[in-house]
Formats: sequence, structure tokens, C-alpha cells
Amino acid sequence: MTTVIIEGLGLIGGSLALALKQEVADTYLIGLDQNLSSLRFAKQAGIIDEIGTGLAAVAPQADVIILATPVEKIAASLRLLATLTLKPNVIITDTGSTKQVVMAAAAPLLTQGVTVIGGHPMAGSHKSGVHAANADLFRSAYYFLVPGQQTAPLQVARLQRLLAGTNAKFLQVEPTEHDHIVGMLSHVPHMLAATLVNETTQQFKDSPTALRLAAGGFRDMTRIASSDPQMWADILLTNTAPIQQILHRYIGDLTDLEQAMTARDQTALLDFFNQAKVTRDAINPQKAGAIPGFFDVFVDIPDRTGAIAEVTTILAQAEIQLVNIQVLETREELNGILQITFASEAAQQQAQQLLAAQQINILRRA
Ligand SMILES: NC(=O)C1=CN([C@@H]2O[C@H](COP(=O)(O)OP(=O)(O)OC[C@H]3O[C@@H](n4cnc5c(N)ncnc54)[C@H](O)[C@@H]3O)[C@@H](O)[C@H]2O)C=CC1
Ligand SMILES: O=C(O)C(=O)Cc1ccc(O)cc1
Repeated sequence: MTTVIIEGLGLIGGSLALALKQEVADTYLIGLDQNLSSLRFAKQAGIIDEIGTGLAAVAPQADVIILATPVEKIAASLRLLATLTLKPNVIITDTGSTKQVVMAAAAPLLTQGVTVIGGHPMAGSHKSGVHAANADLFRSAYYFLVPGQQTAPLQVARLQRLLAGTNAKFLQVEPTEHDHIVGMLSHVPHMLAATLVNETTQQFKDSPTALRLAAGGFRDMTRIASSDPQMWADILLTNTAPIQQILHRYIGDLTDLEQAMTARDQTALLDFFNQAKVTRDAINPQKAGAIPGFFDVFVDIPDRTGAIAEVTTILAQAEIQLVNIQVLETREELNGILQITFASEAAQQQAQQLLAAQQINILRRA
């Protein structure tokens, strides 16, 4: 029997719990969370076996401790764990989006010889809470592991075996490198998305037309602004220096762009957008990105009853599983676009062939 404690039964903690149970049959899972209704739901749904009374009370019986709360709380729990008597072979890991602060808080435990391996699954969503948990959330996603300096490779391998049910791709990095990479690819983009939304709030109030138009590309660019505010406040407060560095470069780039425009400098403007286009076009959308490679098919949907059902029925009859389905309201008065996401390239291609054979119009999109 492996006793696993998960503190923070939200989207990530809940999804890990489900993935762990799937892989290791004799896992006994104890859940901790400040939100009692999440704990009750998790217990009722069989995501956890027991509701814990508190970290200090249950930690001594754990073989594995997973901290999946916002980052500041992860750091506080690591400091608390250093004051307790734990099982000699315990593995402590976390899921926090920043790693320097987490590993600094782990230092007293590491000094005691306790195994602490920082973790960060690069998959998730703008949704939060245990209700959004999904055993398959981490499939094919990169999963950063950040061992302590003295941590034996054997222990890292042990953690990877425990987490095998995530079907993630593990990648070892140093805390500083980690925080710079995610600052660039996740944290600053998130700040920009939230700023875009805040900047347009008043416009939406004043103009219903603006709000209607926002249903298209703007909505896609700003999806992540719906994420949990506490989680993002903690991320910025624990990755401040790397984010500041990156942000200053952005501000410089935008200032240059504005100056080129004001100076009517066609060449500079063309250079700027050309450079962006060449780089963006070279990214394979199904391989790159923080989020696992999703395989989309875009279908033209005529504006008549039953049009979407026709498409989904064809896929259901062929038993092709969908990861997600949504209507993109990008073109008012015209046909809608149905975006169907599959978990694999094989499913995507099979769906494409089946739909094309039924005269359904498949759109090409980069
Ligand atoms: N949402 C995402 O896409 C990803 C998030 N992460 C990281 O994983 C961690 C968890 O994120 P999510 O699951 O998305 O958040 P969430 O908001 O879905 O879940 C967090 C859970 O922690 C609990 N919690 C918060 N403060 C607490 C406290 N002081 N004591 C006890 N429980 C507390 C909340 O009640 C909630 O159930 C965060 O550190 C986040 O940075 C990592 C990868 C992806
Ligand atoms: O939903 C998205 O696009 C995300 O970017 C999710 C996400 C949020 C925070 C992380 O540390 C890692 C992934």
C-alpha cells in the first residue's frame, strides 16, 4: 500500500489523484484542502480515499506528498514539513508554476536528507477546481522535474514511476532555467492576456458592437485570463525577477514599434512583422506549446438546425473520441466554424477522411 497525500485538490491536484489511482492500484489517497466542499466532492467521487485533518497530522504516515496549492502555500507547507518527523523514504513533490521559491523553501528538508523533487506539469487549463479534474489532463504534456542538488537519480526514477499514469513526458531542469522558460512562454503571455481584457473592459460597457466582435480572435487570445486570480498573483510574486527582465524587453519592442509607426518607417514595420511571421510559421502547432499537442479539425457549419449533430454523429458512429468541441463565432451572419479537437493525429486524420467522404466542408487553418 502506498499512502499518498495531496494538498490542494483543485484542477491539478485532482487530475494527479485520478492519474495516480489509474496507475498504482494499491494507492491510498488522503486529500487536504481549505475548501471543504472540494474535499467532500473528491471523496464522494472516489478521487480520494480519505479527507485529511491537516498536513502536520497526516504527513508522518505518507510515502508520497504532493503539494498542489498556489505557490506561496506550497512554500509554507514545505517549511512546515521540515519541522515534522516523516517516513525515511518519503518523496515530496509539488506542481507549482515557479520553482526557485519552491526549491528555496525545500532547502531545510533537503539538508535533512529528505527527498524533495519539484514538479511542474506543463498542462492545464483556464478552468480551476476539482470539478474540472481529468485523469488525461497531462497526456503527452511536458512535465518539469526539479530535483534537489543531492537527490539521487534513483529517487527521480521512483517519482517518475509513481507519476507514470499521467502519460506525461518528463524533463529535468534547474530552477533558474525553469523560471526563465515559463516566465517567457507562460507568465508574461498571461499578463498580456489579462491586460488586454482589462484594457477593453470599458469599451465593452460602452459598445455592444465591440463585445460582439470580441467573440472571435480576441476571445482566443484572452482565454487564459479566466484562470484563478490567486494562482496568478502567487506566480508573479514568486517569479518577479525573470518576469521583469522579459517584460522590459517587451516594453522596449513595443516602444520601437510605436516609433517606427510614428516615423512612417515602412522598412522597420515590415522587418518587425516579417520576423514574427517567419518565426511563427516555423513552429509546428501540433508539437510546440505549453499545452499538449492537440489535433484540431475545423469544419464549416451551415446555420441550420442539426448541422452540428450531423458531424458529431458521424464521429460517434466511428467511435472516434473527441477531446473538445466548440463553435468559433468569428464570422457573423455567415456559417459558423466548428473546432473539433482530437487526442491523436491518427484520430484527427480518420475524422478528416470520414467527414470529407460525407461532403462536410473541412477548413484549412494554420
Ligand atoms: N491551472 C493550471 O493550468 C496549472 C497550474 N499549476 C500550478 O498548480 C497549482 C494548483 O493549480 P490549480 O490546480 O490550477 O489551482 P486550483 O485553483 O484549481 O486548485 C488549488 C486548490 O488549492 C486549494 N488551496 C488554495 N489555498 C490553499 C491553502 N492555503 N490551504 C489549503 N488549500 C488551499 C484551493 O481550495 C484549491 O482546491 C498552482 O501552484 C499552479 O500554479 C501548474 C500547472 C498548470
Ligand atoms: O491553459 C493554458 O493555456 C495554460 O497555459 C495552462 C497553464 C497554466 C499555468 C502553468 O504553470 C502551466 C500551464
